[in-house]
Amino acid sequence: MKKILVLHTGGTIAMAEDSETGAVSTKQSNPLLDVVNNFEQDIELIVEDFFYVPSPHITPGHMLALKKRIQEGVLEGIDGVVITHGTDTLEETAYFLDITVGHLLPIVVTGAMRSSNEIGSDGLYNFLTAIRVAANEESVDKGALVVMNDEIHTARYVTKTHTTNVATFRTPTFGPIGLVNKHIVSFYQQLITNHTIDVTSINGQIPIVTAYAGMGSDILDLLTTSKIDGLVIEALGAGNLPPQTLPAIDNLIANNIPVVLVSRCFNGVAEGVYGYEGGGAQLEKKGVLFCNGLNSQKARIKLLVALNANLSKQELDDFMIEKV
Ligand SMILES: NC(=O)C[C@H](N)C(=O)O
Repeated sequence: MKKILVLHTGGTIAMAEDSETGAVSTKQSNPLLDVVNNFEQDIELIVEDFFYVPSPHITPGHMLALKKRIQEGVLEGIDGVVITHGTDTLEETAYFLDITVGHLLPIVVTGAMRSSNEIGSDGLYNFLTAIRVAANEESVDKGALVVMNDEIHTARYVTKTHTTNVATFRTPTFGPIGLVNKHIVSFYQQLITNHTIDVTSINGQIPIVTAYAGMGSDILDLLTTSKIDGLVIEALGAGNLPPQTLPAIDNLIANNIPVVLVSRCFNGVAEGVYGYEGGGAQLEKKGVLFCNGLNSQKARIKLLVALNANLSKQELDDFMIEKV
């Protein structure tokens, strides 16, 4: 009998809509807790109401606490983990767990787009399918997974793409890694294993800036003078920046502040293609780190982990640019 640790953290999946005002918020207690007792499969559930917060309130500190609980769970002999979470920052928590403990056992993160008492609420169904995936033999060694709306996505590449639609979680460029069917869980893609790095702290100021036509160095200068530990830039196209930003980029790198670059495009990966001023090839030569295939919010989590792992400069650079 598989033993699955369920950690509820809050989010719409654990919220209810007020019949008078229509506002969706947390209730006195998590509605998912009642459900668990009626779940009659061959799976033992250990259920904990770990946090009870909407996901815009989630911080890297919450993620670190989840990671520690999972590591304790491994020592207690659990076979898998299901985390219920608000969808707004779900991908960040899932990715943090992926790069810190994703190799230990199946970790499945799920949520809902409709609250527990709305018609067509997707929470209970997503929760039950997440449990099935976490208990499935084939889910081992896939890193952290996100299960929503009958699809299985890798934490590494999944992203929230729609404000309200239940099919909001998508994996641009690569597609889902598997599907949950009526009776079987099937994986259709192989995941290249990535490095995991464990951390005991998760501190640091790493803003994300999106590049735009006509961008100057003013905004980047402001960031340099305020104390930041790293910067993630969502660059243009394949990984290019307006030339006026270059003095600020040089300044950041000269001050040993890692500058990580991803693309603001929804599909594809950023790479050093163009040799013109501000082009990716030039940025790469300057030491800008091209974070292959991740979106900006996950590149930020990755850099945060790297900075808290006391890596050498070379190790940090290699970790950030690894081709996965
Ligand atoms: N669907 C949701 O869960 C969204 C909610 N605002 C949250 O992230 O907590």
